[in-house]
Amino acid sequence: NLDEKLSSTSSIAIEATTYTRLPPRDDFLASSLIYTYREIKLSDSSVVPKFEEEQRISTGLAVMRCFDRAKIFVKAGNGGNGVVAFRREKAGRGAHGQGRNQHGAKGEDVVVKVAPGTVIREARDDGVEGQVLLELLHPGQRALLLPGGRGGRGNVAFKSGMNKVPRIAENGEEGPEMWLELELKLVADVGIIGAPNAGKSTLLSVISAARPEIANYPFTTLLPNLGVVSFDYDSTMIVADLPGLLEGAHRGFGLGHEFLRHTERCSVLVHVVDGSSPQPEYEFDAIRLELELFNPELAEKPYLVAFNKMDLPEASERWEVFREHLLAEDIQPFCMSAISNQGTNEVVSAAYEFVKKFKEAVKEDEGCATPINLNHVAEEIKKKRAVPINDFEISHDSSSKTWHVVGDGLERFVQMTNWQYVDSEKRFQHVLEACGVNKSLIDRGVKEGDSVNIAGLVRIWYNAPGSTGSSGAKNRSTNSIRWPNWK
Ligand SMILES: Nc1nc2c(ncn2[C@@H]2O[C@H](COP(=O)(O)OP(=O)(O)OP(=O)(O)O)[C@@H](O)[C@H]2O)c(=O)[nH]1
Ligand SMILES: [Mg+2]
Repeated sequence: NLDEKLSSTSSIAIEATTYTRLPPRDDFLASSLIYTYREIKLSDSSVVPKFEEEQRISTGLAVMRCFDRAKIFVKAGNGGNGVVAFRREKAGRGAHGQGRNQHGAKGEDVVVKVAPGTVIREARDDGVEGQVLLELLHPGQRALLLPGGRGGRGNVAFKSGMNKVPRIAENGEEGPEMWLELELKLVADVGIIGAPNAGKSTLLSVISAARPEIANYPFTTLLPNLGVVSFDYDSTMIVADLPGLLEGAHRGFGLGHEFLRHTERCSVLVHVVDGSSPQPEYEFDAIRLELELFNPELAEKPYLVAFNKMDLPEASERWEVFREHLLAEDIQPFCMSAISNQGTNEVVSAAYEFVKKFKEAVKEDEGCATPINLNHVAEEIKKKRAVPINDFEISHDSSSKTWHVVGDGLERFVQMTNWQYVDSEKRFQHVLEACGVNKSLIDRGVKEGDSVNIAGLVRIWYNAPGSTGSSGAKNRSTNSIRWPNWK
């Protein structure tokens, strides 16, 4: 076919992958998930990762590097350019698409793989956190983000009764591009929180097969550890043991933000209190306050309190006072000795009851809620592309005597106009006339010699010969050929 219609090139999609490198129902380390961003496929130049947010957590003993945030640049392919081609001429091929697909045929989607639990935001230059575009929570979820540009039409598309051999073809549409910020938030049912050294990792180690590092100093846990607690074969819950929390954590003190960020996704919190600390009830209150200051939603999550280290005499002596203090706040605390695995079953079962309730509530919600649309970003872009060309706005800047004509449809038209073909200028003039730009300018009082900026393209306004310039309507009725010219 002579009509060299080149269809769009590569689109960008984002997909949550399964935890393939990890045993499916066994315990695994969160750090294996955290490293996922290292594996962003770099095979395509349309995705440029920038690990700007690399954190270095210094323990004094070692420096750990982990990536659970990454900034990437994504660009969808441009549409291929259309060409002028004639029967029996050898120049029959379309110009090459500019994307990775040489002949402008539909390109394969570029898929950026991320770990489930990833939040995708638009990256901003001003340091302000961008708007959340997507949250991919479940393996296999896939979102089309940036649709590739449409191919430019070839000359055959412009044939008319008046002009059977048009010398015109369009540029391919430019593919959209943007900077994205990816952030991995853990997805666990239960988060174990509490002050440093309270016994959080010890609790995880006795209720699951996870073997987190346990030691008698604060901040032993730097990255969240995950463990799976199994009751029956199909009733399990994922428990995350999180780094210790200090007063001031909401301002980033200690490992504050790291800690708190990960708790946002847990449906239930288990608050472990070090019973051997001098005043356990104050420690408890201080940490509750931190949660609230960081994010009031965290403080509203269902939680239970486990007073730990009951095997130590100083702890068991303080238990009654602690219990009274909490009962006064209407909280029924548990007591346990994580190290000797006593009282831990009660804590775990109570947590599981909360998790079950939460899951049932979610199921009910999902039943009536409309399914989440993951392709809304791409749809928004497509909607913008469909804006008709006569949907524009005109403003006048009197200091520079410039008229600004803006509209998504016009912008796209200007971008896709290929000025190397002789008939392109004629069509440009014709379209401005047909979509009402000329008339609107005349109505608004455009004068000969004024600059007109049409979607980024600047031209000078000339009145049609014989017209006064201001009474455009009169001019139109006399002779439509002698229409205002652009130079
Ligand atoms: N006596 C006693 N010691 C405990 C108990 N639970 C934990 N410990 C000890 O308390 C210390 C801290 O325990 P971890 O489990 O590492 O505490 P953590 O809350 O995870 O600490 P960070 O990761 O540093 O925040 C270790 O020396 C544990 O052996 C308990 O029930 N009784
Ligand atoms: Mg720990």
